[in-house]
This record gives sequence, C-alpha cells and structure tokens, in this order.
Amino acid sequence: MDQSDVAGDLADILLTEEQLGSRLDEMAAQIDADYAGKDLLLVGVLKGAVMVMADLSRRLHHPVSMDWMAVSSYGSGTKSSGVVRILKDLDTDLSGRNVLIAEDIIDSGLTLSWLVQNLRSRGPESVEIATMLRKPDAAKVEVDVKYVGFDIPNEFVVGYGLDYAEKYRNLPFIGTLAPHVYA
Ligand SMILES: O=P(O)(O)OC[C@H]1O[C@H](OP(=O)(O)OP(=O)(O)O)[C@H](O)[C@@H]1O
Ligand SMILES: Nc1nc2[nH]cnc2c(=O)[nH]1
Repeated sequence: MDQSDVAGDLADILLTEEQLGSRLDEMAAQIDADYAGKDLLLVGVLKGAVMVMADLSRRLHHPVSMDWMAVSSYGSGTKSSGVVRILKDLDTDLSGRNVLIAEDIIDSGLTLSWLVQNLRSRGPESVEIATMLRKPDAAKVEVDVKYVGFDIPNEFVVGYGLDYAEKYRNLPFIGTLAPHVYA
C-alpha cells in the first residue's frame, strides 16, 4: 500500500518503516544473546502482531518454534473492553518451554497481563514479552515487558499490524488517524 492512498486519513506519521526496522535489528540481537543455548517458542498474538512476528523472527539467528493465539479485547472500537476472549488457542504444549510473546502494542496492559497469567498457568519454563509499541501513559495495570520497541504518546495509532475497524493494518509505518476518520 502506498502512503498516498491513505494520506488523507492520517494526521501524522509517528514511526517510519526505517525506524521500525532498525529498532527490530536491536531487539533481535538482544533476544539472540539472551536466549543463546536455550529453546525458544515465539507466540504471536493475532491479528495485530503479524508484522512484528514476521519481521522479528526473520532477524533472529536463534532457531525458534512459532505458534499463534488470537485474543480480542477491542472489538471494532478504540477502547479496550477489559474483557479478553480467546478466539484461537495455541497448538503447543508449553510445559518447560521458554515462551516469548510477540505483540504490536501494549496500551492499557489489560490484554497482556491477562495473557501472561494465562500462559504461566500452563507450566512453561519462562514467559516474556516483546512488543513493538507501548503507551506508558495509558497503563491501567503494570506489565513486566522485557523488550520494547518504542514508548509512544497516548494516542490511537494504526499501521504495522494495527487496525482501525480492520483497516490500515498493512501500512508499513505507524501513524495517527485524522479526526474525520472516526466521525
Ligand atoms: O494493552 P491493551 O489496552 O489491552 O491493548 C493491546 C491489545 O490491543 C490490540 O489487539 P486487539 O484487541 O485490537 O485485536 P487485534 O490484534 O486483532 O487488532 C493489540 O494487538 C493488543 O493485543
Ligand atoms: N489500532 C490500535 N489498536 C490498539 N489496541 C490497543 N491500542 C491500540 C492503538 O493505539 N491502535
């Protein structure tokens, strides 16, 4: 998708494709170092994390397994309902595994704090989080996050996996929406 196709819908570009890519290089190097010699299972949280999962995993030299979960707490709106539903569970048994959750964003923290607790109850060796974005000013619960791409302001963002009413996920950058889009 070309930026010009949705240029009228965007108020601002917060992070460019280049900025996302170079931060992912750093995160992957750190993850490679931290998990050297250990088993690693990447868990992607559908749908938003598809870009992070694909781009981060390809930068790792470490051999990984990958699995997916689908949870939803947002529906089609811009506020978390706080009620997390599992739409698709993992296929993998987590007993004794080192799990790294790949996420696009931690906003209120409600989704990830629920998910970490849920996965920890399945007997893994460890559960950690790698997220591309985090909104420190939006936190409703504390979530212990090992790898963060960028801390961003408390605004609703789209692109790089993140949608508004299922649109804009395939933008290669992160932007904010113009007010008329919500109207
Ligand atoms: O910290 P929180 O306030 O809980 O928000 C974060 C969650 O919201 C988004 O998912 P969403 O429910 O929009 O589903 P999607 O990934 O399918 O778009 C995002 O992918 C996180 O999972
Ligand atoms: N698209 C989108 N989804 C979210 N889910 C939680 N926060 C956000 C956000 O800022 N944008």
